[in-house]
Amino acid sequence: MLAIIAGIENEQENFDYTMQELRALAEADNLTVIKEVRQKLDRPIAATYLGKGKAEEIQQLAQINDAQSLIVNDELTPTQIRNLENITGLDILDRTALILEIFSSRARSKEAKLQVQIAKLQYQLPRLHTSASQQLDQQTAGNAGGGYTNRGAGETKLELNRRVIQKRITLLNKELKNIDKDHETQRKQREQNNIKTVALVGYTNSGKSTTMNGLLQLIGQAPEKQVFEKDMLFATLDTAVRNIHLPDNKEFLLSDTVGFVSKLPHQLVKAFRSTLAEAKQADLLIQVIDGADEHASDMIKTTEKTLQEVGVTNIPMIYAYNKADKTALSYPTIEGNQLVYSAKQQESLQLLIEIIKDNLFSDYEKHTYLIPFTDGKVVEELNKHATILSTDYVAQGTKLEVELTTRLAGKFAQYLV
Ligand SMILES: Nc1nc2c(ncn2[C@@H]2O[C@H](COP(=O)(O)OP(=O)(O)OP(=O)(O)O)[C@@H](O)[C@H]2O)c(=O)[nH]1
Ligand SMILES: [Mg+2]
Repeated sequence: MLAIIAGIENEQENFDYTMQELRALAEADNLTVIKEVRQKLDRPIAATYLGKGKAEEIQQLAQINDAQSLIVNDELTPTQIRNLENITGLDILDRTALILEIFSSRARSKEAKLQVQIAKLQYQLPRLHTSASQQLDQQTAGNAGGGYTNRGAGETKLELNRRVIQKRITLLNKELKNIDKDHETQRKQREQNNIKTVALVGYTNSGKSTTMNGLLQLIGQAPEKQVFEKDMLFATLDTAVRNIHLPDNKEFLLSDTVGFVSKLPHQLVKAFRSTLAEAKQADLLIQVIDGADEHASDMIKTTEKTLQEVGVTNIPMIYAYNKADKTALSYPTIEGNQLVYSAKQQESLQLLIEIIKDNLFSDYEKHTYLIPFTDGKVVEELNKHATILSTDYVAQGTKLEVELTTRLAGKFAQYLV
């Protein structure tokens, strides 16, 4: 399908970047963008978003180029959609609907599907009017079932449709809550185990999943633990958590999360709140940035804004500039909390592990224990959970120089030399 994209340029400094994003989003929805239209306005026109003249221009452009859709850079009101439809004769898709479409086509897990459906219905609800309500799509509004019988006499078709959608949202939310509960239990369990957590966050397509897979491979994890990575927007819609157990027995949990884009629809942020909030529990965030993209600094701003929106604040962060192989920079390098690396290079991943260790385990205690030969189990336990710096066999038993957490240290206090 051929499409025209259009946006309103006001004072915002990152307008070019948001238009480039819109183009990428359109392409992610299998649309071919043939023209880009910009209009300088302080704010959108209430009735038509773009000026009427501009809209007529688009109608002609579309006719000449055979375009079928118009995609606009902001969320539209129902009136704006209707009026633009009338003037241009095109299918109108606003930025929110476009992002919802992409999420919808990517959702694989039960949870992601529910979240997307809820967001879509939330978007539809205020946009129902008599004509649109008749086109209510079967899949989303369909089996809300039951309850028709006690509707008040004289209820209009519109009111009925609103009620059906509302009911469906409630139902889906209930289902989602049950899944969330399971995740909450899993999270609590992890917390009890006292294992530190690292979350990969960042703009969509920056290389979070590739980084996760690289680290898994580096520590020799089975291939079936790998997550889906692909050169497309929003490849990941579910959080995946993996255990990273290093050869020196230090271990942490690594989570790969859903990527961000600017102006992420509030309906989606709300529906995906629990998925997005996974990073809230983290001890360390790795913000993965596509260092080869000219808009990298805008993408960082977008990521930080979104993290704030979902309440992920005050967690230490490493800025990880990925895809260095596509730049002239030498890599891997680390300066302060800025890493330049490539998720596809082993040396880079090794450095990343070192940085994570420096951040997570700086509070490890160093002790020397002497364990009588009769307490072989203790040696076994230390070998499993502590970083062993040296092992010595002396007359009284095994002498171990180790690094371990304060919690573990408390457990072995009696063996201190
Ligand atoms: N050249 C190069 N490509 C990379 C590098 N890291 C990732 N990529 C590519 O970037 C694309 C996106 O990678 P993903 O890991 O799926 O990105 P993501 O951040 O998980 O994206 P979402 O899940 O959509 O948010 C893939 O085609 C990767 O192969 C890198 O260091 N160098
Ligand atoms: Mg991903």
